[in-house]
Amino acid sequence: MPNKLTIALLQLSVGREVALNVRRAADSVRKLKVDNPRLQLAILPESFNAPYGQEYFPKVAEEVPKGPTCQSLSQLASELSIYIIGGSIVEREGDKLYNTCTVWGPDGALIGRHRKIHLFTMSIEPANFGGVEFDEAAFLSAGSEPTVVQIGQQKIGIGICHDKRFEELARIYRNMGCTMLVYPSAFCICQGPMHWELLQRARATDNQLFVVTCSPARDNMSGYVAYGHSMVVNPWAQVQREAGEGCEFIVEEIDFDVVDQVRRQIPIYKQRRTDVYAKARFDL
Ligand SMILES: O=C(O)CCC(=O)C(=O)O
Repeated sequence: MPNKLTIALLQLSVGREVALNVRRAADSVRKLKVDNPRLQLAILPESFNAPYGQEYFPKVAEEVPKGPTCQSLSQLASELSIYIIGGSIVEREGDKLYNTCTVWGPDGALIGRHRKIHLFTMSIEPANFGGVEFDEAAFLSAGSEPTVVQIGQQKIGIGICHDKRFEELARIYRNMGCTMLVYPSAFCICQGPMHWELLQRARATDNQLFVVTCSPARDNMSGYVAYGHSMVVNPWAQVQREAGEGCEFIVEEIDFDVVDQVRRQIPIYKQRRTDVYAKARFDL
């Protein structure tokens, strides 16, 4: 049985109108499916339905799965009979807000909901690479569950943006049997050039799996300028595909046999000395 999955990354431009952003995303996925009938999984960026910024969070928040963005994604997945990793939206539950990725099956059912576990709170001074100041934790609550979805024969681990900096989460996903990690993300132009590719290749090297990120397109006029460069990194830790900065779509066939090849030829997972690590309790 072929061990492959055809995926699309949609590096979308995001404007201020939620309904328009969602409609554009849906129309783009439809067109990609017509042009690529083998498409099985569409992946959207972090904050794909509204600009990323604290001033937007309470205004655009919606319930999962009842809200309008969720309903459109569910309908789209069943119409095209594909899986959708729905980037992220701001989820409202009671008086709490979360940065949440919803995952939809080909029958339109919600098969996963990942609430960003590691909130993006950072203050880089302007003298360093232009600087960035953000405090997601002041506005959003953090999730506390890893999220694994079954897509075809594969187990896929979900993270959102800043989650990608944390090797511990990626290792949990490897331990749970994942062969691919997907991080809808929106690094900005300060840390993007420094760490975007580096982190993605690091997670792929350590855990010997595919690592996929999907960013919004860069918009130099917006308050938070996303880096772009949506990317597929393979288990050899090579960049297999990379978008530029603007609105751009990538369709790529993922061959999961490569996961087994790398794990067989570089058997680090078997060589781990968990006895030594347990004694040192290194991760506490
Ligand atoms: O970790 C970073 O440098 C950026 C994180 C980020 O932009 C986010 O989590 O939205």
